[in-house]
Amino acid sequence: MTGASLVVTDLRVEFSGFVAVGGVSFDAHPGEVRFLIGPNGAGKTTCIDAVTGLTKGTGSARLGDEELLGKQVHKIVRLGVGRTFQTASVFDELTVLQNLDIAAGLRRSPVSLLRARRGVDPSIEQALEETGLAGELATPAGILSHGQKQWLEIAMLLVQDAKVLLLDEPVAGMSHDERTATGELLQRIAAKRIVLVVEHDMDFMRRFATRVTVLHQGQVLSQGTVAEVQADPQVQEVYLGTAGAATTAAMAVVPEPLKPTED
Ligand SMILES: Nc1ncnc2c1ncn2[C@@H]1O[C@H](COP(=O)(O)OP(=O)(O)OP(=O)(O)O)[C@@H](O)[C@H]1O
Repeated sequence: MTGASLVVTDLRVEFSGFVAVGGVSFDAHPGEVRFLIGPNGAGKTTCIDAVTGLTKGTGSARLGDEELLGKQVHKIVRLGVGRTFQTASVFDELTVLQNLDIAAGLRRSPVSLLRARRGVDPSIEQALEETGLAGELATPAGILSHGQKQWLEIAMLLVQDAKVLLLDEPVAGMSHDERTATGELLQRIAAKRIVLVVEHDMDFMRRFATRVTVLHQGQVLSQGTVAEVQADPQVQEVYLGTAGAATTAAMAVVPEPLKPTED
């Protein structure tokens, strides 16, 4: 395992006296696909909002030696922490390549954007390859499929050389094939980076998670491997009580062995 880890300790976030996150601790290391799951309102998005500086939190969120809490959003981005949102935030009218250029900070004048290009920046080429978007270079982002838009967002984080990718419900609304492709993509990029996925999709979690933290009402209910959290009676109780039989059935399926990631 190489690179710094993300270590969140006793994270607490309040909104006007309402405790949304009440002392949550978890860590995430390069080389694993880390999941944060839990019912609606459990505090998952608030945790990543606090880590990325969008919401104020107390406690600690360290990336290696750097404390993230209390830093401004752009400084956290500069430290290599990137995130996606539940709704893809790409520029629909620009091509895939133009979106990636902007993400890479290679802003060009409107004239040079219109000029024929000599070549593609190597970091962009690599991100296109990794995300399977190499054939979509000139496609306007607005006409990409839902899955491809999410992959473009991930590619934008890769060209920024993000060390930490915090992904909020990356497979929501995707087809089965797109979910599988996304899981495989996450396994590939996690080989050298920290990947933390907030998800509702239990089948996706079961197939691709290395370790899981289950949140409930702003607290850690359980953490461990997929098999360990599935076997936890507290997790079963929360999902029985709040998420219905479909989720419970998905949680109960024995996990498939993980494919080894390539380095
Ligand atoms: N800006 C805010 N002001 C007040 N309350 C908020 C704010 N943001 C979140 N909350 C509340 O904090 C709690 C946790 O919300 P959060 O969005 O983190 O949950 P979640 O686990 O991500 O849920 P979901 O899966 O539905 O996205 C919820 O009760 C939510 O209503």
